[in-house]
Amino acid sequence: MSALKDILYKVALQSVSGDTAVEVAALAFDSRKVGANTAFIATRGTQADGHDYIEQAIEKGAVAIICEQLPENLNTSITYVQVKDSSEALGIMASNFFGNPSAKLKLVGVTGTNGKTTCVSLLFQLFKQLGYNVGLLSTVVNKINDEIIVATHTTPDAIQMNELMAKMVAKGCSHCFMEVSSHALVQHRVSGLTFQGAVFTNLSHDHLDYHKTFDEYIKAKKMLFDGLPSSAFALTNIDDKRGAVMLQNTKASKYRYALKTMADFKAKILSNTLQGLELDIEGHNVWFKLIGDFNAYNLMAVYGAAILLEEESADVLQALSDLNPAPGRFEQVLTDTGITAIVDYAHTPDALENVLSTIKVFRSGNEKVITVVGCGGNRDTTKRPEMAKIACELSDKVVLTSDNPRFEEPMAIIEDMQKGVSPSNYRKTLVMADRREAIKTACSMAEPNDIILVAGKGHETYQDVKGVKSDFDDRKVLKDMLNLIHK
Ligand SMILES: CC(=O)N[C@H]1[C@@H](OP(=O)(O)OP(=O)(O)OC[C@H]2O[C@@H](n3ccc(=O)[nH]c3=O)[C@H](O)[C@@H]2O)O[C@H](CO)[C@@H](O)[C@@H]1O[C@H](C)C(=O)N[C@@H](C)C(=O)N[C@H](CCC(=O)O)C(=O)O
Ligand SMILES: Nc1ncnc2c1ncn2[C@@H]1O[C@H](COP(=O)(O)OP(=O)(O)OP(=O)(O)O)[C@@H](O)[C@H]1O
Ligand SMILES: N[C@H](CCC[C@H](N)C(=O)O)C(=O)O
Ligand SMILES: [Mg+2]
Repeated sequence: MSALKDILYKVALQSVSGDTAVEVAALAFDSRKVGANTAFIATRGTQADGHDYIEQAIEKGAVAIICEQLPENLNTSITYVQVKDSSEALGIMASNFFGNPSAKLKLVGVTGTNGKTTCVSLLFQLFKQLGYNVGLLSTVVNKINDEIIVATHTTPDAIQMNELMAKMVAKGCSHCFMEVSSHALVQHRVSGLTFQGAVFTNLSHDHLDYHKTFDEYIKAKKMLFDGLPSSAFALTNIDDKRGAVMLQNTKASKYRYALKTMADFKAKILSNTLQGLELDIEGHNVWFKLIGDFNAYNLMAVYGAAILLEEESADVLQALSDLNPAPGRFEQVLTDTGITAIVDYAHTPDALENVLSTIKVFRSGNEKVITVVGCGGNRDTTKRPEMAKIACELSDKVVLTSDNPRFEEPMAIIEDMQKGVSPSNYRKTLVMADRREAIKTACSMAEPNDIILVAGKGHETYQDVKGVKSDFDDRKVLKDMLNLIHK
């Protein structure tokens, strides 16, 4: 139990009605999760307005209400606190309630369109290898050392996140590496956290359904850097067009990594094969298990962050060279069919282009590249034609299919994708809305030495149709189909 006034420390208050010494046992922003002695924070969302659930929260045991607009009739046994922005208040309150765990950790946040999961997963593995107790918050999984906690979001909500960080502190973690999504920044899920550093990977087309314009999307990412304290570091990819923007208004110490430009951390690609990458980093030749040019950027982001966290360069390079990519990121499905089969989480135009360009580099003769790809429902619609266009331009055959249709009609999504297919590329494409059938078709078209890329779902183990998630793992389906057809 904590007194409400302590939990409100640093929250900008507009008005208070009732006793702020009231003891609070839990925080909730969802009225359905309110229990006895809870402080309910009413936030405005995309589907609903928490202010409409204040009565329900009181019926379920709320003793305090934090809101932007006070209800007309106040209940005299309840404390009401009016704030300007309740999502921001929620972030700060969650930190206070759990004892500001982020300040007791070396917390590094990674943001950008692509590469977040790859970077945090490498940082987590690296620091464990260097002997630390470490926490991880990522799209694929949350972890406290070896303990696995299922991830539902790329960045959890403020309450769940601070609770997890408090557990990390209790389990002796010194570091935590987390992905910070643009949704989390705009929704203030990370307000109240104390970051030791922030890393920017890159910025390209995604989530315009939510942020509306590219400028708003850039601003969202920049919020992470604008909020850093002067004791933190801000590390950016200066080869990216938006890399410099991230550093414009930060109080933190500024650092840059690059492959092409002058930078604090600079690498050169010596070789790039299906076996891995060889880089020259500050005069050292180092071999890594990750595949594709774009991973050289991820490796430099990780290397730079580790050095800024005061690790020794030689130790970092040696440990990094042993590490594996995150699951479902350029993951090869091994069979003895002679066909190269790759599953990758490329779900943006930029990621798809990078992965297919990487695959092109590995082609030695006239082997075919067959791509299976779909676009998620209830997500950015503008990326659909672009992804289909890129798939066609960089592959010999393309099977357009479904990827988590959610509440949209699968064929309507595919029709959006087809708008990006030029008439000269029509003959390359096939439409197969059922993803299993699409993968099966790709496998039957493939001959030994050909390359199949199944893009978009990576590590995911489900297909989400109308809110129901049924088992589906690209890696498993691809392996089964290859073995079935080419036995
Ligand atoms: C669009 C979006 O981001 N929505 C997130 C947001 O929900 P919301 O505020 O819009 O919720 P809402 O349904 O409109 O409800 C408004 C408020 O009323 C409350 N309410 C509602 C109903 C009720 O009966 N009682 C009640 O109190 C809700 O608890 C909420 O506080 O805040 C919730 C709590 O943090 C999130 O779970 C939810 O994620 C949804 C499920 C989601 O799909 N989010 C995705 C898009 C997302 O966040 N993705 C990013 C990664 C993106 C990337 O790849 O970069 C992520 O970080 O995972
Ligand atoms: N640095 C990079 N630049 C461009 N593309 C990349 C980069 N790193 C990874 N990718 C591509 O993007 C895909 C997603 O990578 P990753 O999961 O690391 O990104 P993410 O930022 O965590 O994505 P999400 O927003 O879904 O959480 C990979 O499967 C790969 O195709
Ligand atoms: N974090 C991204 C993941 C997209 C993955 C893709 N498989 C899809 O479901 O659209 C999102 O929520 O938009
Ligand atoms: Mg991720």
